[in-house]
Amino acid sequence: MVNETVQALTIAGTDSGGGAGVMADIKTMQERHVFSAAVVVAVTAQNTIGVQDFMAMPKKMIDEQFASIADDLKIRACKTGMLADVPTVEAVVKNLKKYDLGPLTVDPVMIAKGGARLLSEDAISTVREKLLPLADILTPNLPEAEELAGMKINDHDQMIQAAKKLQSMGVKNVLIKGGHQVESKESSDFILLENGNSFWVSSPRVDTKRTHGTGDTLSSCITAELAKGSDVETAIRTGKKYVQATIANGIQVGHGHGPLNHWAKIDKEGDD
Ligand SMILES: Nc1ncnc2c1ncn2[C@@H]1O[C@H](COP(=O)(O)OP(=O)(O)O)[C@@H](O)[C@H]1O
Ligand SMILES: Cc1ncc(COP(=O)(O)O)c(N)n1
Repeated sequence: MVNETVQALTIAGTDSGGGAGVMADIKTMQERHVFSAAVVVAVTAQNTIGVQDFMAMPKKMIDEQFASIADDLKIRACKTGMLADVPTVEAVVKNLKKYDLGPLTVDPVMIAKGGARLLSEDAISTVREKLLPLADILTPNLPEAEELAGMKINDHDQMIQAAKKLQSMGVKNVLIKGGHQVESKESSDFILLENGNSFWVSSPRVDTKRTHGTGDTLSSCITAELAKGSDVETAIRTGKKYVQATIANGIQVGHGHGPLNHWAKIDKEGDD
């Protein structure tokens, strides 16, 4: 019997502009040499300027996509991205409980870089109460961490406090992304692991507005590495290196928050 190719799954919304959501996830996993499947839970009409419209998928179609994948593929790790509204979050939670899809990374996407709401306000408590307990890794950006932890985050100490609070809500590993701390010269993310260890991953802040899909790219790289069998810390360090390379080696697409260069290369995985 030949060795099965490593397979991972993204559960998210599409981006017609190609920069974020399912499109960023598939490009990232492909670059990391992991085969990617996708459960599309919402479709957006979107470009680098903003989100013009979106539609959540009928729940029956969400169930059917999960069933098709589970019937045939062997998914080693999965992630969630945009989840739109309460019924969609509930449908995803139901299917995550039904099937074994490996470790789950939850990127709790709420508001796009352009300002559009991608998760309805009333769905935040559903994510907190029903999805977070299933997560092996949670990767909020600063506004998302504030919302989920119910506290303001103005500095590094408060990032640490928020991570502890989120872990106390049942998440095993928490990664709070510092990309929104624009006044800082470094873009630093804080990680609190299940075993209580913690560390920062930092990289020089690239002075660019071409950062559409950074969060999706980081979380899907982490998911791809977990699918290959990496431990959580190595997967996160590789994810940070990869997202930095995709931002620093920019491409020119669109007129707003441009997409990343997913074919940018990193020399080495994990830590230096
Ligand atoms: N201008 C930038 N330069 C370097 N790294 C960045 C920059 N903006 C974001 N990052 C990094 O990209 C990743 C995603 O962060 P963030 O932009 O906060 O997430 P999101 O896309 O969910 O809002 C993090 O590792 C963050 O440190
Ligand atoms: C379908 C979809 N999923 C996620 C994002 C978040 O990406 P960003 O915060 O970079 O706009 C997005 N804009 N669209």
